[in-house]
Amino acid sequence: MEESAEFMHLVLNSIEEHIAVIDVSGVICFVNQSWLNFGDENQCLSNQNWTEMNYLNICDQASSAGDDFGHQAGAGIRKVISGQINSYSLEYPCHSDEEHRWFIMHVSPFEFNKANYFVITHQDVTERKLAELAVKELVRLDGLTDIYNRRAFDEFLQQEWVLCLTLQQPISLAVIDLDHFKQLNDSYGHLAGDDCLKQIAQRLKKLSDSPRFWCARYGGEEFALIMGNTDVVAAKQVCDEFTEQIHRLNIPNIDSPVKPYITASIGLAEVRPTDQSNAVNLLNQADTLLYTAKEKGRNRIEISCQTPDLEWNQVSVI
Ligand SMILES: Nc1nc2c(ncn2[C@@H]2O[C@H](COP(=O)(O)OP(=O)(O)OP(=O)(O)O)[C@@H](O)[C@H]2O)c(=O)[nH]1
Repeated sequence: MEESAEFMHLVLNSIEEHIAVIDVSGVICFVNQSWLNFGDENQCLSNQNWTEMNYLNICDQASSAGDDFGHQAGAGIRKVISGQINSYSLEYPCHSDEEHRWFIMHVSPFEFNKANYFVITHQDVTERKLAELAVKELVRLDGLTDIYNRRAFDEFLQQEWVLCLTLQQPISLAVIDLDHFKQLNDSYGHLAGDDCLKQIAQRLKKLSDSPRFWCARYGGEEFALIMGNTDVVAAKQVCDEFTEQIHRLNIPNIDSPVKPYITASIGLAEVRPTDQSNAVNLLNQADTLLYTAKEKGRNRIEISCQTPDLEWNQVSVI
């Protein structure tokens, strides 16, 4: 029996997963070597006598410090202890200063000498998570231009809207459409058209080098730029700079009635989000303005801001 206990200890200590066993009140009765090593390596509660600590208290402390995963872990473990559920799993981030890491915590019960115990394992799933994130990122990218696609754009617009609503900041949206792009395709071929789209996308991407800016290819020859915490004055400057850069690219479009090189029309709208307004309305407005810019002769920018009573005010010159 002693031999088999030692054998089981060796087995548990050779396992990579961090393992702890708790009793019904959350007191830790056992931890394996990986658990101890992780604590030491991460200076988290190192040199602690783990087998006297209460795991539920640790979760509760993390929860009171604002850690939502601490809250979820504590609630999940309690459900297993009370028999409401048979087992519980939680994936959570645990980033160090050097790297991003993710773990899965799993809790399951067992009985020993008529007492209930619970095994808590923490498994490093960073590799799988990074692969998952890479695939997710691929799905969000436009295959031709390598900037975000429309699907990602929709997500970012929603996110940025909520953030601006919460922080009471303005949000601006520019919808950009190349002028007479069909002519360019017809004059120089589809590959030249592709190359033009790529060059323009890269300029837009460079210009959106801010954590609150999101650019995307919105459709064929249409791009969009979300500018969080940016009012219409600042947004107009960004759009002017972009227009200037497009002109400087000097991509020939000899048969365009506007200029002998590629140009763009832009619809730019700004809102200070409230519970009464919404992101779709902002998008529709930017689209309408783009249409007006096209009608008024192209190679221009049309701008408007939403007033507190949800009217749109046309802004002619800034
Ligand atoms: N090369 C290339 N062309 C594309 C791509 N996606 C859409 N297009 C072309 O973009 C052109 C868009 O034409 P229209 O919608 O008539 O617009 P336009 O010629 O730019 O005219 P306006 O927008 O009215 O100024 C079409 O000829 C499409 O075939 C693409 O990925 N690559």
